[in-house]
Amino acid sequence: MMIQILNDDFKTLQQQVTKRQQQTANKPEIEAAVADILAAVRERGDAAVKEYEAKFDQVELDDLKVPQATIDAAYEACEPKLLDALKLAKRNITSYHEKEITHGFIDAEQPGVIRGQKVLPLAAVGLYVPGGTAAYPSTILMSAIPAKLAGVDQVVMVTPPQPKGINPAVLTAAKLAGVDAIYQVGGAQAIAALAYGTEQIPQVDKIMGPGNIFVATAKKQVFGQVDIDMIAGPSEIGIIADAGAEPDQVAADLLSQAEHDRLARPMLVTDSQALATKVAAAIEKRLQTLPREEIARASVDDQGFIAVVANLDQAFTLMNQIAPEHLEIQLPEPMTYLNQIRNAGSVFLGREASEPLGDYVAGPNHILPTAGSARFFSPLGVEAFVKRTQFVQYTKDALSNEKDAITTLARVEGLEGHARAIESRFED
Ligand SMILES: NC(=O)c1ccc[n+]([C@@H]2O[C@H](COP(=O)([O-])OP(=O)(O)OC[C@H]3O[C@@H](n4cnc5c(N)ncnc54)[C@H](O)[C@@H]3O)[C@@H](O)[C@H]2O)c1
Ligand SMILES: N[C@H](CO)Cc1c[nH]c[nH+]1
Ligand SMILES: [Zn+2]
Repeated sequence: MMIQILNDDFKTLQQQVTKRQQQTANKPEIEAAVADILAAVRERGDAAVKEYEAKFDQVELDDLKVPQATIDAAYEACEPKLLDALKLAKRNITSYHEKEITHGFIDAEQPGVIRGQKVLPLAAVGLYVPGGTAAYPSTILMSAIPAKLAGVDQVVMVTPPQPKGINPAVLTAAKLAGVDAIYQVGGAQAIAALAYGTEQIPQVDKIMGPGNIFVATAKKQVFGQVDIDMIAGPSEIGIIADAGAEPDQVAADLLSQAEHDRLARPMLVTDSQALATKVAAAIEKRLQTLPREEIARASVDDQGFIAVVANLDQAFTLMNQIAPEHLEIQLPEPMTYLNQIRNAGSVFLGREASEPLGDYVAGPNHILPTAGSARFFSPLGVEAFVKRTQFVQYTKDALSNEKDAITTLARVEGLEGHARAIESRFED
């Protein structure tokens, strides 16, 4: 099989895209399996967590927490080249996310009235770091750095156990980013443990981070018990390119995300039939030498597509409908198209901005909304780790000025007690 090339009229293309989106978003069998896992962990705590780890990750666990000595040893043994790369990524992620810090305000514009807002860090957050088919040290930096910049007290991390112990690069990144505790638990059982708390794993206020379909579905289901950052499931890349784009580079970028997961979605929208044909051939050629060919091929064949449209306006309309996690604009003068993009997690402008640049070192976050949720979710950032509280203080004169408005509104709502509470301040 090759990547599907869709050549239909624009309306049909739009319908096809909507249908694919719905198939990605609704998977009743996964919803049911995840609900069972959540219920078991809620009822039986660590015993259930350990059973699922034996079943899904083939690891028998006793202690779930990774000892500090193991983390320190991994850091000490880390190759200088890797440590330098992690430090470079940390610097760029920090300098980008520092700009997101907000401080609240106090407003004393009206006589006798003080109004304000405080920005407060969350007390405890849980970071999910994927680890099923690949290790993700970069993802730790992407979630722990904004957490620390926000001032979160307790930053705990969960990641699937490995038969030979957690990957040392993951432990090194966690130490570099200042993670407070690491638990070797993955999948829906990890999300359940963070949401409900178990004997060994603390309950948190909010769960952040990406993962596969089981993780993303579990986060959706525990929302309400705890907060979540977003739905950050299997990776996606959308590319808008014209006849001038380099087909081999377009293919390489599509495969960079296809190799994450069999359910990853590589998507090209172009106004050039010639480019579409060349990219499809280049994908086939590149797949043959890709170490993760099996995963990437499943993603390309089952989830991927190239849509050929009549013009670039249609290309942007279709991409805004898809709302991809990553969007590459491989067009001349790419910055001039920024205003046409409404729905995308992260935008990569121009030929040199290949998506993996953003995965590792550019600085903007790589934890991003998927499955069309970029319509309403934003990239992970400092604001996800804080909450706001507001306050007011009035003098009696200032309250007197507003008294009639308050009592009028209260009585219109039939809430006499509200009106009388205000009036009680003015009774002798
Ligand atoms: N959107 C983003 O911001 C972003 C960023 C990085 C990675 N990702 C995505 O993260 C994902 C990483 O996936 P992964 O699988 O490598 O790691 P993962 O840690 O997300 O998932 C592995 C876990 O899935 C569970 N699992 C596997 N098969 C199961 C089954 N049949 N039933 C129940 N549970 C099962 C296991 O518990 C296992 O520990 C990919 O989809 C990748 O695209 C997304
Ligand atoms: N592309 C992923 C987000 O979808 C992030 C990542 C981490 N490592 C490599 N890639
Ligand atoms: Zn990636």
